[in-house]
Amino acid sequence: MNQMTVDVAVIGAGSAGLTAYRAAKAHDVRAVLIERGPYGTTCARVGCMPSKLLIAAAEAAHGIEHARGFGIHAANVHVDGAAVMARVKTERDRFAGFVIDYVDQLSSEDRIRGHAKFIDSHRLQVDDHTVIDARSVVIATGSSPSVPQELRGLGDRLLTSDAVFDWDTLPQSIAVIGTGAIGLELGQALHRLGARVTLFGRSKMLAQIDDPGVLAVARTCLADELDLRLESSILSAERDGNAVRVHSRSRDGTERTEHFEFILAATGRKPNIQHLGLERTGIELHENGLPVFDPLTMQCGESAIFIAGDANNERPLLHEATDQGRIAGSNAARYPHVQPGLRHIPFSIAFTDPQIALLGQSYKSLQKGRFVIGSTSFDDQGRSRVMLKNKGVLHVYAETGSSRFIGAAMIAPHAEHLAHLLAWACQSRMTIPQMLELPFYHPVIEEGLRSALRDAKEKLMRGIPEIEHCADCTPGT
Ligand SMILES: Cc1cc2nc3c(=O)[nH]c(=O)nc-3n(C[C@H](O)[C@H](O)[C@H](O)COP(=O)(O)OP(=O)(O)OC[C@H]3O[C@@H](n4cnc5c(N)ncnc54)[C@H](O)[C@@H]3O)c2cc1C
Ligand SMILES: NC(=O)c1ccc[n+]([C@@H]2O[C@H](COP(=O)([O-])OP(=O)(O)OC[C@H]3O[C@@H](n4cnc5c(N)ncnc54)[C@H](O)[C@@H]3O)[C@@H](O)[C@H]2O)c1
Repeated sequence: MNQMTVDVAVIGAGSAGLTAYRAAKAHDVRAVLIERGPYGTTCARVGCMPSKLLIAAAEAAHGIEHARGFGIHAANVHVDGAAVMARVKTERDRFAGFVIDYVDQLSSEDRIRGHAKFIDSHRLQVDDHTVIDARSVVIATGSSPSVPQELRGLGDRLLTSDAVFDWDTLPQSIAVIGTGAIGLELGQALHRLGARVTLFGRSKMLAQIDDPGVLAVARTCLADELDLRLESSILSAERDGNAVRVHSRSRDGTERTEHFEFILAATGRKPNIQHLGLERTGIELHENGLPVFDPLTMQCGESAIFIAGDANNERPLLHEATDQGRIAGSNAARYPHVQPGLRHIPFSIAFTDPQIALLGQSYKSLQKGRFVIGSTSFDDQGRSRVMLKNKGVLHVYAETGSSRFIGAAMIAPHAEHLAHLLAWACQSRMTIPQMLELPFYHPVIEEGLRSALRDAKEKLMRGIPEIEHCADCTPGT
């Protein structure tokens, strides 16, 4: 058994782990990076990037269909599934390749291959070849798809997002189970690329939208295009030759039996904390096994163990993994002199069409009687209508008394851009009147945002706080 003594050991060479390793090294300490799987990160290999590549192809196909609305007709539209997947894989490999090149340049002494587990709070064993004595440890082990028991046993007919981006061509038909960001993004993309797609959701939930007004509009927008079956249950899923026979029950009690080529389980992800030996570290664990940690320092209790990225399940998103990795790596190097790091406001985007974005305080966390909701519908919003993208709604939340802008939820055309403007304003603690003093060009989608801000300002001036959400949407300019 090899023996090593280091200052910082980072478990996991994903986005959080790589950032933690770099942050620790910036403090001039001896740090090592332990990885059991392929290098390249979840984001680049099987997450953010390949999913957006597939969506980009779907947008191109949809653009041709969409052109009919302008009187433009393209004949013989043909989706070449093999060519679509070839581009997805080539570009995916290019993105992952940048990470692999970076890792390859690290000193070989800093790169340890194998599964790491705790022997005690300062010692790790990697496979059966190395024991590392570390002054501090960063857990950056990421997460994995979680597949419900009832779907297992379908062999190669059952997929998770990990498998999709290795396809050589596109499927004919697929049942997508789960209507979170993964189910919606991949389901809509595959539908637009010509597959027969049915999306099953066991609840009313879509991409974690907790604002009932926005959720209602999102359901309408997406159900207009997709076979979206919310509040339905899968009664059984069985293999039938090279297909899967799915027996489901809809909200109204109707039962159906259908065949699909594949089932995609988009039923959430679970942190990779099993088989880590956390019980031997003495750190406090929640009932679900996750360590109790401080979200400003990423420190687990008073220990020399830090946890960052999807592994802690706080906000499983890429920018959070790097923010948290930076804080955890710096604090691991500085330990015991830990400091709070910069955390950004909560911010997420689902790359559906229209896109869904949530930022700042969530609807559920708003204090009853202490907020107003400024609302705008995109149904008649000028520029959105020009582009035939006039669907969606935006809710901006403002605090009564201070008039501060505290959060937003939307399903809207080009929401990724609106959401960035709003995230910056929210983190800068701007008030609604201050935001309305800023410039708005004409004709742009942002004029819809101005309508929502004006609506919020008027409600703030009237001094009538919302108790529940505002169902009536003010048409934008
Ligand atoms: C399909 C999909 C689309 C997504 N799209 C987006 C998006 O558009 N925007 C966004 O912000 N986020 C998106 N995400 C989420 C984002 O990819 C993750 O939040 C992010 O990649 C998490 O990074 P991480 O470093 O925590 O984990 P990872 O990158 O998974 O790194 C963890 C590493 O730890 C290793 N490991 C685990 N256990 C051990 C052990 N015991 N010993 C050694 N090594 C170990 C693993 O092999 C892995 O390499 C998406 C995710 C998916 C699945
Ligand atoms: N654009 C983005 O930023 C982006 C894109 C994809 C993924 N992600 C990240 O990946 C994480 C995981 O995504 P996800 O969509 O898998 O998870 P999720 O938790 O958001 O959604 C999972 C869905 O599956 C449903 N579900 C769970 N178990 C089920 C069962 N047994 N039967 C039927 N339905 C079931 C849940 O009700 C939920 O609607 C997200 O939380 C997000 O952080 C982000």
